[in-house]
Amino acid sequence: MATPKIQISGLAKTFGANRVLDGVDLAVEAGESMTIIGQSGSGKSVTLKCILGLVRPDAGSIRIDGEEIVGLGERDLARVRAKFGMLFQGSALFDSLPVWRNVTFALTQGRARDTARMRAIAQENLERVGLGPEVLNLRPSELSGGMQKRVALARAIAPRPEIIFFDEPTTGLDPIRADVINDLIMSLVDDLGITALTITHDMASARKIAHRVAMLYQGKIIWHGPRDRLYDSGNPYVDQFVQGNAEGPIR
Ligand SMILES: Nc1ncnc2c1ncn2[C@@H]1O[C@H](COP(=O)(O)OP(=O)(O)OP(=O)(O)O)[C@@H](O)[C@H]1O
Repeated sequence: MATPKIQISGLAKTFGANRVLDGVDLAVEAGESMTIIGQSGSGKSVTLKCILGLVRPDAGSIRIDGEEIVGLGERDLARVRAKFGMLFQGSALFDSLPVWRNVTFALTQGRARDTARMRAIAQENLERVGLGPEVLNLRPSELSGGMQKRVALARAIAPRPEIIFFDEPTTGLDPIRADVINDLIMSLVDDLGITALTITHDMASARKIAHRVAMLYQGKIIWHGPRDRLYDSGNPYVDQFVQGNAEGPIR
């Protein structure tokens, strides 16, 4: 079998007395879109931060293309991170920069250079997310929340990452705009062959963008399966979560 793009084994992290991750095991195959669901505070963001190298796990292994990244030095980590793209919650665009410079930020490291080429790259990536050249010179604050999300998506894909991480990609959008973003995420994964790992508690989004879904509960992945099984998992914890029931094994 092919080496998974991301392989997490036995990942553990405790903050004080709070054991947030207690042996997370998860594999994401190349070209796959995986979504991690779970309650607020279940450790979705901590898992993501461990992969990005922003939080150091207490134990466990994270392999990217088979390469162990836990314990890597800064230089090697930077080399692995060059494979990553990230769409942050709230878009995190730079308001002082026009849209085209936001989109090409990772390519220029914020420095002004090769303006004509960078504008062309920005335009091409904006087109992929359904935005025209009229937004190139606008500031992010002049755009609606949904358009900002698209610009952030264009920025995330501009360096053609191998793996893209989505942190609550539909938060703050109305259901229609959220669905537009879900469609875009799917088309980017399909067209560009990018591996995607998303954390969300938006079930509509999980159902749409995930090939497979994994549920994090009490520090472990308690269930994973194809999205078609999400509402038919046979797991009482997953059932309660996806149906949003107050009654059930999750308290
Ligand atoms: N740097 C930190 N120091 C101490 N505790 C932390 C730190 N980061 C996260 N935690 C704790 O870890 C737990 C899991 O947090 P995390 O942000 O991963 O949850 P989440 O599943 O992403 O939740 P949400 O869906 O609300 O974003 C929480 O109890 C949080 O308080």
